[in-house]
Amino acid sequence: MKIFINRRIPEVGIKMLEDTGLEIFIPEHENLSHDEWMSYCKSHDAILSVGMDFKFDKDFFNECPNIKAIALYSVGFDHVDIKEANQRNIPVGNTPDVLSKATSDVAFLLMQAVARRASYNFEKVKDGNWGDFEPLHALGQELYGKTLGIFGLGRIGFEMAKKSKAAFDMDIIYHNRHKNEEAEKELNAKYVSFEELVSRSDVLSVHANFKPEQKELFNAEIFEKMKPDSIFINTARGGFHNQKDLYEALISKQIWGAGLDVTNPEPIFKDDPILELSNVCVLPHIGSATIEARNAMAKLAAENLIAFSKGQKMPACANPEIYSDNN
Ligand SMILES: NC(=O)C1=CN([C@@H]2O[C@H](COP(=O)(O)OP(=O)(O)OC[C@H]3O[C@@H](n4cnc5c(N)ncnc54)[C@H](O)[C@@H]3O)[C@@H](O)[C@H]2O)C=CC1
Ligand SMILES: O=C(O)C(=O)CO
Repeated sequence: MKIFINRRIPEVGIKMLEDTGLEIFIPEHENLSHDEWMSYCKSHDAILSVGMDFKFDKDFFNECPNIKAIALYSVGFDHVDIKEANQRNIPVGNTPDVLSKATSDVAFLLMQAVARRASYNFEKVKDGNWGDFEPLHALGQELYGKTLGIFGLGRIGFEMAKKSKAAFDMDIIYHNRHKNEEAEKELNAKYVSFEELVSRSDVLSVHANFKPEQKELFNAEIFEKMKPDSIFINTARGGFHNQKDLYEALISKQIWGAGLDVTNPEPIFKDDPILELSNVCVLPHIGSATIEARNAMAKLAAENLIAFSKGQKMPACANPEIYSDNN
């Protein structure tokens, strides 16, 4: 089986694939054009896909009939048309769990960075403007006992809620497709409607998996309903928020601050006015960027392909329905 890997991943994953006798190809340069992607996909049996820019849509599947398996180097699979993959019986592996702690750490970090105005204060220091000890200046807010609203309480949302409860004894409310019994029991999390989540949260943190119908769910109408002291955090997908509306909500003080690890568009434009705001902290999609998580993701992606090459089920599969008899 010949595997195309579009960008170098940690050695542990490469070694596992090579030790199994699988043939792998990694191009010399990393920023492939669409045509390069397509030509490599056409000449391989499987892909280990890093990043979310390349879309695995109907045209892709039609043009690359040789592709028999996809292993994503991500938990999110919103860049794959799962229906089309299912129709062709193509398993789509992903990397759940192993990055939940790292990604929720970033949500937690952004929450604190915004609450304590880290970006603003760091800019001041860089400008040589340390300032005197000023009792009324650059004041942040404390998170103790505040309400954390989680939109999408799955694996990462749970970790974010757990940390916030432990560190700041925050009250956890959440909106999810299904009730999360574990979070209700362990963290005393309370299920609320979407409207209640928006109006009651002191910190609203987005952790749902993205679907096109949820595009810009967090827009002017929603920001208007949030508390004026509230903080909006998005570490899920930039497509969840309308960035212009978020900017307007921030400058008109409808909300207090925002922390983003994902942007809309992504990458963010260098001259996006939101970057000028002192109550915003933006990171370049680094949720899973720890040595530990990235190694574990490489291992899991390799395990998925190795299982596939042996005719076995992928251990982490975004479309396990292909393994059921009814598919
Ligand atoms: N910033 C980063 O580097 C990273 C971002 N992510 C993003 O985080 C997302 C979540 O990952 P996991 O927690 O592992 O996924 P998960 O599947 O365990 O949790 C997502 C939860 O959101 C819920 N959900 C989805 N749409 C909803 C809606 N409209 N209303 C209410 N609930 C909804 C689902 O029911 C599920 O419980 C990924 O899909 C990915 O987009 C993941 C890893 C790293
Ligand atoms: O895994 C994902 O979905 C990411 O966004 C990056 O790890």
